[in-house]
Order: sequence, then structure tokens, then C-alpha cells
Amino acid sequence: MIKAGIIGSTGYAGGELARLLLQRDDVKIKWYGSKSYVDQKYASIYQNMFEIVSDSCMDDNIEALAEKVDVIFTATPQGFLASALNDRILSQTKVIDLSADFRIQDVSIYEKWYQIQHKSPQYIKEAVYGLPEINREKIKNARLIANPGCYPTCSELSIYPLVKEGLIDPDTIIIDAKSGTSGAGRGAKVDNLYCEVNENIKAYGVGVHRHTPEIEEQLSYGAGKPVTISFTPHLVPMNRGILITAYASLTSKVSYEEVKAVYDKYYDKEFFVRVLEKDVTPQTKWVEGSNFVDVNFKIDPRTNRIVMMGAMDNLVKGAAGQAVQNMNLLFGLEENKGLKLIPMFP
Ligand SMILES: NC(=O)C1=CN([C@@H]2O[C@H](COP(=O)(O)OP(=O)(O)OC[C@H]3O[C@@H](n4cnc5c(N)ncnc54)[C@H](OP(=O)(O)O)[C@@H]3O)[C@@H](O)[C@H]2O)C=CC1
Ligand SMILES: CC(=O)N[C@@H](CCC(=O)OP(=O)(O)O)C(=O)O
Repeated sequence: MIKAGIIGSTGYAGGELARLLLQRDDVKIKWYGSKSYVDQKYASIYQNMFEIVSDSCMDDNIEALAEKVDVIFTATPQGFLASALNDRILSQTKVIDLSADFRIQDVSIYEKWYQIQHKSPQYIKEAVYGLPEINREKIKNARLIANPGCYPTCSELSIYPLVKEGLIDPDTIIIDAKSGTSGAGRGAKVDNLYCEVNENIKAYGVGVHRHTPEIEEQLSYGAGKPVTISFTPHLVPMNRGILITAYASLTSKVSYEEVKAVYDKYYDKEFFVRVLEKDVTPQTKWVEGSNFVDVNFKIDPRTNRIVMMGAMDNLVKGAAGQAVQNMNLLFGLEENKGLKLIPMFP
């Protein structure tokens, strides 16, 4: 039995983690961590857990938690884990961090884009970027996993094979991204009120969104050189879902079949990445509630550019599902255990 603890269990990502882990007969959640709801029944915060979870919330004391469990998930704001991590914790338990604290290798880039001082840069090098489709072998032996961001997961999986194989010029990449409001968390914010979001769509974080350097860094590993991209996210009136539409210049004339062969080379054996049939565009509805990422592409012969598309559920493959996928790898389990969720429709 894997003993697990969730710090930030009352947030959207933490709640989704609980939902996924509670279905497992080989995992026991020992600690529903919270900052604001200590001693309150977890099922009073998430009523979908009524008569399912009888536990009350514990605090966010990660040191005490590390003594009790085999794996800790931190679904907490940026900076929490970096302020709390130490050698003792890492020697006692595995840590899977859903925040961005250990995703970016260059601490000065993290501090510039996140506008906070990094409190434990000594662990950045050790952390493994938890995108299994790219980093599977490294993840298996890690102590600290930096679970990727939601927009980065969808963007990187949609674009990486073409960068790695040199089919596109990475410095021409433009990513237009859209997210449902659960991406912004459960905390009350005026921008996420019903009247602000309903029947509305807007760009935000234009030119300054913190996921830009994360995507750039990962694509740089594929390109073998630094990459600069344009990335613009939009907030859309949906609960869940991310859709990315990315554009780049092709480096030569290629056919549909040649590009498809590249995607197949990377994803034929990947359970969670579905390369759709020709001309079928990815849609958030077709992946909702699942750990799938649907990807596809279209070549525009007039401009010799390619349009790359991806859709996934921000709370599953973009957060909790990917964290469970990483946990499975860390504990030598079948990677898709507990994650063969069929997308909900309608
Ligand atoms: N939502 C999403 O789609 C995704 C989120 N993530 C990441 O996951 C993390 C959580 O996001 P999300 O669930 O959306 O956010 P929420 O705002 O919904 O939840 C935040 C959680 O963190 C806890 N918390 C807040 N402040 C502190 C603190 N100072 N110390 C300890 N715990 C604290 C809250 O506890 P309480 O309310 O009990 O006080 C709550 O449980 C973030 O780092 C986010 O970037 C990653 C990918 C996708
Ligand atoms: C809609 C919305 O606000 N989305 C969040 C990103 C989601 C998230 O929590 O960020 P990580 O994936 O890095 O953890 C944002 O733009 O900041």
C-alpha cells in the first residue's frame, strides 16, 4: 500500500488528486493538507466526497507529513515547496510538486518571471521535469518531481516532436492557448467571477506569462539550442480544458505523411497521447475528465507554415493525472494504472 499525503488538498488540483487516488486500492491518502480548513471535514469542503472521505483536514506541515507517507503531492501556490523543502524530507519520502518551483533550471529566469525569490535553488538540479512522454527514464529514479504546467504540457507534447526532428524553425513558434477557469484555482478572484467570465473571452498575461520560459526551456532541449517563442493564453468560459493552436515555419517542403510519421514515431506507443486522424481537430470536450492529450496538425502549403493543435484537461493531464502518472513511474507500477479514464461526454 502506498501511503500518500496531499498538501493543498482543498484546491482544484488537490481535489482532483484526491478523486484519482481514492479510486485506487493500492494507495491510501493519509493526509488532506490545508492552510485555511484545519480540522474541518474534507467532505464539507468538497461535497462530492460526502460518505466517501471521513477524514478532516490536517495542516501544511510537510516535515511532519514526510514521516508518515511514501509520497507527498504539493498542490500549493508558487514558492510553498521551495520554502519548506529540506534533505530530511527528501530522504524520507518522494515529493511530486504541482507548482512551478522546480520546473525551471535557471533560477534567475524563475525569479524574473515569477517575481519571487527562490528559497531552495540547491534542489533545482536534482528535480526531474515530470513529463513522462519525454523524461520517462529519469522520472523512475527521482526523489523530487517537478510536475509540468498545464499550458506547457499541452504545448510541449503538441510541438516537441517537430522541433526535435528539425521539421520546424523553433524561433518562429507562436502559441495561442485557451484555458477553462479551473486553471486559475479555487481562490476567489474578481477576474473569475461568473459575470466576468461568462459569454466572454480575453487574452491575459500577454508577453509576460510565466509559462513562456518553461515551454522555451523544454523545447530548447529538443532543438539543442535556446528557443524563443511567442505565447498568449486566453481565459474562456469553460470549467475544464486547454486548447492550444501553435504556428511555425517548416524548414523544408514536407508532405502530410512525412509529418504524421514523425508524430507516430514519438507517440505510437504512448497511451495518453492520441494523434488524431487527418483533418480531425482536437477538442476539449473529447478529452474532458481523462488523462489524454489529443494532438493533430495541418500544413499550409501557401505559407509553408504548419498549424499544430492540442487539447487536454488542465486538471488531469495538466495537473493531477500527470502527477499520478509520475507516481506510478516512481513506484514501478504500470504507468497508466488508475488513469484509464474514458473522457466524459457530453
Ligand atoms: N488548476 C490547474 O489547472 C493547475 C494548477 N497547477 C498548480 O497546482 C497548484 C495549486 O493550484 P490550484 O489547485 O489551481 O490552486 P487553488 O487556489 O485551487 O488551491 C491552492 C491550495 O493551496 C493551499 N494554500 C494556499 N496558500 C497556502 C500556503 N501559504 N501554504 C500552504 N498551502 C497553501 C490552499 O489551501 P487552503 O485553501 O486550504 O488554505 C489550497 O489547498 C499551483 O501551484 C498551480 O500552479 C498546475 C497545473 C494545473
Ligand atoms: C486560467 C489560468 O489562470 N491558468 C493559470 C495556469 C494554470 C496553473 O495553475 O499554472 P501551472 O500549470 O503552472 O501550475 C495561469 O494562467 O496562471
